[in-house]
Amino acid sequence: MRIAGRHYRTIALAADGCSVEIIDQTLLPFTFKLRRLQSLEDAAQAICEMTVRGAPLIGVTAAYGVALAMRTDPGNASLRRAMTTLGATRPTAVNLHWALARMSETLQPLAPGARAAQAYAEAWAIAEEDVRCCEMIGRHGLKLLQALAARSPGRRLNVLTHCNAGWLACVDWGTALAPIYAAHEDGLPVHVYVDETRPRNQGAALTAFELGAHGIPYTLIVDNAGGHLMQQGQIDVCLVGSDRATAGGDIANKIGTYLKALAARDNDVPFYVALPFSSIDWSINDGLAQIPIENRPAREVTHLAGLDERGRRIEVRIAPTDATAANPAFDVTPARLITGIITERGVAAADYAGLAALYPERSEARRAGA
Ligand SMILES: CSC[C@@H](O)[C@@H](O)C(=O)COP(=O)(O)O
Repeated sequence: MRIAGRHYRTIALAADGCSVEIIDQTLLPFTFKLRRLQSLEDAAQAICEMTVRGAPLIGVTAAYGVALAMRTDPGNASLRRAMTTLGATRPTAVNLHWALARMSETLQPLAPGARAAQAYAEAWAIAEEDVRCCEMIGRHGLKLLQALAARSPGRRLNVLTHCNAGWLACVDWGTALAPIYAAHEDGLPVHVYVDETRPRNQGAALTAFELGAHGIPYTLIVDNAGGHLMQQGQIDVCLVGSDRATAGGDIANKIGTYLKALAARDNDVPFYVALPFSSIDWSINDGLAQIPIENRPAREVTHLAGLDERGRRIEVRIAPTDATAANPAFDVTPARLITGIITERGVAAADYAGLAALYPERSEARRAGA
């Protein structure tokens, strides 16, 4: 992704060769600022406070967090502490636990003296793998978008997306936005309806920012407008990301995704979910019963943050001072409402057979009880 003519990734090793540079996403879309993570605590705090967010990026940040911990102290107790601290940051995105398990498997057998260098190498490998996966998701998703566009030649293709599943949520490209970037590059007249995504407004702040930076036409809408637009025939396809998919094809994504899937089904609009293999939790089948849903602070619901007339960042209260608010951050869309799952290996039906056909090695391991 290019910002003002320079190519960025959302996370990278800093020039000093040990600290880790991230984009502070809490300041977007108004300020583009890089921040450095120097310690395990910095990495954990960045994930908790959503300075970095999005399932794949949370996983990569956790991997680098382990590397930062190993640099300070490569002992067994320190490794265990890194796993516990990072593992407790955010519960829903399985990429976090996947990345930590991979770091642990790599580092545990090594002598402490060899751990720091290997931890940095593995974190880098996880980041590179994410970039490759997202690029492939873009290519597979492009074919779907081309097929949809071919139904009405010469007309713009309207995609509805929710939250931010773009390059800001990953290392580069994105999951749900990768096919859109690929379509734009391919010359398809693609236009995106961007759900604002209350309460944290990842759509308004982040998706609008990155689509705009890339020159992709978009229209920002309030979360409740999607159903109406579908009824009016203004949405050709819904394309969203995911924080965790079950082996049976249910998916958890940002709160409100489920309502879009229901509206899509009622209006015969295809509903696709884009995700890399690291977002599939092969150990569970039933998304509603088994995916842990993060509950976030009530203040995100009772208050809104933005800039005042003089460009100063402020927070304003929008509810009575004594209002009680609930803030579940994710919901589960059942597999039956999903048209297909776009992965780095191709498009799968949203069920066990579909996913297992793309990942035979995982279904083998599952049968063997691994
Ligand atoms: C690759 S993006 C998929 C999801 O991570 C994304 O849609 C989402 O829900 C992000 O939630 P966030 O709370 O901003 O981390």
